[in-house]
Amino acid sequence: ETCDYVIAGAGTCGLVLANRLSEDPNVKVAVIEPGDDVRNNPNVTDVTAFTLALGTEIDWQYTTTPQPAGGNKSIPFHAGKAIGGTSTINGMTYIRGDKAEFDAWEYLGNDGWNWDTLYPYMKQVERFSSPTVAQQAAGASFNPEYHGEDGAVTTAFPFELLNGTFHELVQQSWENLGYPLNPDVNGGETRGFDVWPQTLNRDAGVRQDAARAYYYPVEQRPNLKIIKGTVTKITWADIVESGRPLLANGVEYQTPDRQTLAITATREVLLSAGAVRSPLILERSGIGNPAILEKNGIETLIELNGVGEHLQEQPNTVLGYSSTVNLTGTAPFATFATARDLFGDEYAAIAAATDAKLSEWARKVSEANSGVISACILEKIFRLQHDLIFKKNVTIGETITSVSGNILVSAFWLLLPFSRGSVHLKSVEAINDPAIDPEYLIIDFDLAVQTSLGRLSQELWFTDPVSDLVVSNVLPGGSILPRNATDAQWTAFISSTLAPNHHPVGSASMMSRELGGVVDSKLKVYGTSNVRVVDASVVPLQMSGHLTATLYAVAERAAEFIKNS
Ligand SMILES: Cc1cc2nc3c(=O)[nH]c(=O)nc-3n(C[C@H](O)[C@H](O)[C@H](O)COP(=O)(O)OP(=O)(O)OC[C@H]3O[C@@H](n4cnc5c(N)ncnc54)[C@H](O)[C@@H]3O)c2cc1C
Repeated sequence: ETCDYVIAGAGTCGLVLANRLSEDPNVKVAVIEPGDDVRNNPNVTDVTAFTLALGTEIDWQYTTTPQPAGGNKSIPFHAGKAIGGTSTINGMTYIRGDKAEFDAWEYLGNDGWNWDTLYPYMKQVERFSSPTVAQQAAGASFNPEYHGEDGAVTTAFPFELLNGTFHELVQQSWENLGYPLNPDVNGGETRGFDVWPQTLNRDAGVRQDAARAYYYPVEQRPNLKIIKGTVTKITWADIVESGRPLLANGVEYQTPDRQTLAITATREVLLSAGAVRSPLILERSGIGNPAILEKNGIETLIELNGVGEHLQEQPNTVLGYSSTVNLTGTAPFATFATARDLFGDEYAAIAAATDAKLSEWARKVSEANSGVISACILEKIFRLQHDLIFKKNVTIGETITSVSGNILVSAFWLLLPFSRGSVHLKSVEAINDPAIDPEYLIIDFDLAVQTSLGRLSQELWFTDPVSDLVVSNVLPGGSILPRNATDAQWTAFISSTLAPNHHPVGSASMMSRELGGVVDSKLKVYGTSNVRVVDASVVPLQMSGHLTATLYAVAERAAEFIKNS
């Protein structure tokens, strides 16, 4: 078979590309995806069903390598296996992040990537439904300037938004703790308490995943085709005229009955298999760290040590409290905190002390990842990250305040970890089983942020007026975390409950090659003339947002680059 573009993965980003590139009827687009059509799966469509798809056949059900910060246990790690990818199983939270975090992309060698260039795409992808009067009474608020109305991704507050007084109690308690209402979290400043919109079609009452937004409306196009299969590697046209970039001519893929087939792409090969899978396809195709490739018997065609490195994931911790009330409905309430919020009077001292530790942290992270990315490079990136935290005051922690029946819940995570891990191929055969090593919390500052967020999340339930609803602390295993818990008690709790936040980024970073980048600012893989990565792998730094709001914008922009090249 022959097409113009072949896309590996019909996920969140892959389907944006598929839609945009097939707008030209003369261009033939093929997408290879191992997952099924899930448009009638109630675990996907039902807007109240978040978590029900986890552990089912539409979840890859990966596990991490043993994590020292989690008692050396391997931890379940979810990702979507479906037409629509992880957008079919995610929490549907639509939050973009802090402006300065996007501006930092430009400092990493990505000309033209900053908040001002990406924000128009964020609005372009969106079709926002303003909250009804009843929803506004239940806490939904917005600034119309921050939202798009004509895009493919419908966003809204759900009709299931919890009404009654819970919202006011929570908002007032956060206010009493010093976190004012942020009336709309999507304008590039996340700090404060907010009620967030979701990627859903409110009036139809269904999840708006990538397939509903970008594929089903155009699935009849004769020039667009989804093929069921798993991409194993890129195939190359000419190997290798020295000094010339490699030209891909298609991919090899495995069918469900394990036949190996090939498809030819006359223009480009586009990898959109997600942050834990696109690096594996690159490695299997001879692009990566020669030490890893050799170990797997793969000839190195392009030495690119950053493939699979720079992986940044956030640890997620949950606290529960039994309540005097029993509530139904969704409570999408988030509070974002800066370092100044979390460290109060100690802020300046902590800024100075952490600045002095950056080179030590860089050494530690480099060593933990076998020295593949040097300490010197990591220190440069850490300085940028430190400036974001302590000079630009971006938010560094998110805590979600929610309720499920008579259990009050706080789920919290540090947003910008200094800890970094990797994802690599375990063996040539193991294309579906990545070695995911997030190296959670290997930097003590990350643990300090997670602990201080935990204390903040806990303090909410002791703060008037919401404290009236609380009966007692209910932790997994029946243990109690006292209000004045020591650092050691918090560490033990965070370790025993360590879970992913499922926002992996950076494993094929868009950065200069010197910093360990894998793709350039047009998302083209260094050393190739026609292979791009377009998915969460390319996001070079973690952010104070949830990823899809950014990824849809990145993919729309990538589609323009591809069309114009
Ligand atoms: C449990 C959970 C909750 C989340 N909650 C939120 C949230 O509330 N809000 C938010 O914004 N983000 C959330 N996220 C994160 C967000 O959904 C993902 O970051 C995003 O969807 C990733 O998009 P992607 O295009 O990089 O990859 P994906 O959407 O994962 O797409 C990758 C696709 O490639 C396919 N694939 C894999 N390997 C191959 C191969 N070798 N060949 C061909 N195809 C392949 C996969 O099956 C998949 O369809 C959540 C994630 C999880 C797991």
